[in-house]
Amino acid sequence: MPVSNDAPATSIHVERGRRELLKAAMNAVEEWVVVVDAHGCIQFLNAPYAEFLGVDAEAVLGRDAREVIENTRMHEVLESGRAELAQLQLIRGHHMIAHRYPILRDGEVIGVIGSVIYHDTWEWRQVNAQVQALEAEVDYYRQALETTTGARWKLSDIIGESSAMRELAARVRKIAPGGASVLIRGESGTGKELYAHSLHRASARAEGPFIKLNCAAIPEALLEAELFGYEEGAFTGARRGGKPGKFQLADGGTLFLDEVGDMPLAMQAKLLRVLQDREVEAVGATRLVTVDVRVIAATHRPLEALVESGEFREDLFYRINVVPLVIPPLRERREDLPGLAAHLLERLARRSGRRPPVLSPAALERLCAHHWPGNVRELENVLEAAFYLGGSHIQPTDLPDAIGTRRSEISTPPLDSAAHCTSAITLDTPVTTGPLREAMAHAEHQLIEKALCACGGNRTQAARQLGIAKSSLYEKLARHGL
Ligand SMILES: Nc1ncnc2c1ncn2[C@@H]1O[C@H](COP(=O)(O)OP(=O)(O)OP(=O)(O)O)[C@@H](O)[C@H]1O
Repeated sequence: MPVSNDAPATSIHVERGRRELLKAAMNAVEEWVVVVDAHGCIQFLNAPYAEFLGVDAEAVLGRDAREVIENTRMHEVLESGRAELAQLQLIRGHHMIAHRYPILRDGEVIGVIGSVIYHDTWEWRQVNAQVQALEAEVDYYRQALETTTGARWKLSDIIGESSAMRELAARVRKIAPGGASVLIRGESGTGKELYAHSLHRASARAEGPFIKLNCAAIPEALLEAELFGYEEGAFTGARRGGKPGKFQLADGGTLFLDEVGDMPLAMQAKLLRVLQDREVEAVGATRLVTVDVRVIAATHRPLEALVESGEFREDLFYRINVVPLVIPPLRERREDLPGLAAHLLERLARRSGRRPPVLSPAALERLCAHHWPGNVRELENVLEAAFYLGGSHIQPTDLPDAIGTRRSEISTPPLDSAAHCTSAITLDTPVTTGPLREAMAHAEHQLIEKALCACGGNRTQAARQLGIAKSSLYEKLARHGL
């Protein structure tokens, strides 16, 4: 009969309409809503929440909430059966306020409904700003605490999955426990300081101080007092009571001598003596003090060439180069780029309290094509600019023009390769218009390549032909990534 046939169809229709209305209502509210079943699996996620989480609301149905929502406590509520009201929850770097209620049937918990009530609304941003200010304060004190030992970074802070970086990490683990001097080599911005910190943190001296001295940043006249300290009245202007030097401060720990290649010759002799005798004499002092210090040095300069030209003592070179650690430039481990970019963007987002932006594939491609003469520091600077210029998605247009275009297109074959001489780059290559500094760097790059090519890759001859010191050629080679 028609009546009996139509009745179920109508009720199904009505039921479906009700469900759709309910779903539309849940998607229309400002709150972000999630419902899980008795197993903690998602049965409903409203559209605004899915959008924030960057997931498909339908695709996550049936998945464990812990896999989808950071720091969720739905399982805890399932277990306790108790509601949690106005709880702070950190999701994707944002502090949210969430309620969670158990869903009961016949006194039994059959699920949980959770709602995020404050997310990016103006009011919560005010609260969030206060929380972030407090967090920054906590960070400050945490860092101050860490700097009593000085080393901020540890091995796990160094991002890089390339085989070169994995080998480096293994080497660090191996050499850190011993007390041998380590010389860290690598172009500027490759992360030498990160490795120095990590070596200290992984060593038996981790509880001891980590003291850094940048040899290039201290005027020559002050370097001795900085390194070895001074006694009261040692010179005019000397502080009353004198001042301990970096060696005394690093006693029982590690002294990191950054830019050691820039240390003046006279100081090199004094440093060598201390490293040999393990005794320091403060300026104006009459007695020697024994110190127990592990020295880690770093430089981006070509020490071998400096030794050859007499600018760096050979005996000191061997003394500090007991264990060499060479960090490859970023362009030689481009596979690290996506991970590094994501890590650096996340770090920027955390510091500014924003959500990490998404790097578009086209932008990533441009980054991967760049030559990165300034290595990770340059990448950091480029991403920082893009972070503030771009929105939630970083596009190629948010990157500086020079990234992944002109300069990076210049091929840089290995020095000894025969291809070197067949390089298509000639001085007749038109120099693109742009800042003078860039044009000059471009011309310098080409001149060096030409000279090397003409001299069959012999650097001494090439330096002579260019009329510059060999050490200066080495520096330029490093700068141009040749
Ligand atoms: N592998 C890495 N993972 C994460 N951050 C990195 C990495 N390498 C470098 N950085 C970041 O890049 C910046 C430069 O690193 P660092 O100061 O250690 O370089 P450097 O080689 O000592 O440079 P310089 O020779 O100019 O002193 C820092 O902000 C550091 O945190």
